[in-house]
Amino acid sequence: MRRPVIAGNWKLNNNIEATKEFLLQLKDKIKDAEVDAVICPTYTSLSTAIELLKDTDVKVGAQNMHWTTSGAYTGEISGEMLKELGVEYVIIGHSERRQYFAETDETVNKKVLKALSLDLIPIVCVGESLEEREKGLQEDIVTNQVRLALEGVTKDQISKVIIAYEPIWAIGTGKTASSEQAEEVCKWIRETVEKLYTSQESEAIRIQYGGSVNKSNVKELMGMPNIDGALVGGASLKMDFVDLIKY
Ligand SMILES: O=C(CO)COP(=O)(O)O
Repeated sequence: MRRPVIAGNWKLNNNIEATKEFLLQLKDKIKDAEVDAVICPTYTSLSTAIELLKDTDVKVGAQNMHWTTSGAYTGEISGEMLKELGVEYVIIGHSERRQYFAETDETVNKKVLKALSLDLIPIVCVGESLEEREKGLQEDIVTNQVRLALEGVTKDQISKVIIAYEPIWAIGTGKTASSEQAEEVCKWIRETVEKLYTSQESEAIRIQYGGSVNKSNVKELMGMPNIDGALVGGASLKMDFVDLIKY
C-alpha cells in the first residue's frame, strides 16, 4: 500500500511572520494524519517552519535547489544548505520554474540526482500545457519529461522519488483536471516507471496530482487507483489544508 503524500507549495507567499501565524494554527489541527504531509514555504521561512513543526508529523520541503554544492551561481541555494536546515523534501521542475526561470529537462535531471544523493526526497513536477493537450500530445510530453527526469536514477533510489502530475492549464485556474483525466496520465507515468525499472518499482512509486486541488475535489482525486497524493498551491495557504490532509 502506498502512503499518500499531500504537499502544500506556498510559492512566493507568506513571509516569516505569516508562516508563524499559519503553522501555529495548523499544528494543533493535524494530529494523527494518515498521510505524509509536507509544507514547502519560501527559503526565508524554512527555518521557522522546521522549528515550529519539529514535534509534529508534518515535514518541510523547499521549492527548488541548485545541483552543485557551491560556486559562482549568484542567487542559488544548494541541496547541502537545505539539508543543513533540516529540510526533507524538495520540489523540482515545477512548471512555473520551467516557464519563468528556464528550467529544462536536463537541469531537472541534475537536480533530481543531486537531491537523491543527499537523501532529500524530490517531488518532480511534470505536465503538459493547454496547447499541448489540445493537440493530444499529453502522453508524449509527460512520459518524455518523466524519462528525462529519471535518467541515471538507480533501482534503489527510485522508490524515494515522488512524481507530481500538474497539467499547466489546471494550475491556479480553478480548472481541475477531471479525476479520470488525472488518473489517465498518472497511469501512463506509472507505466513509464515500469518500463524503465520493473513492476516492483512502479508499484512502489508515489504519484501526486496537482492543479486546483481543493477540499471539494480531493477525495475523488485520491480515490483514483494511480493517484497517491496531491501537490496543492492556493488551498495550502488556507486552513482548508487541514481538510486536504484529512480528506
Ligand atoms: O502549482 C500547483 C502546486 O505546485 C498547483 O497550484 P493550485 O493548487 O493553486 O492550482
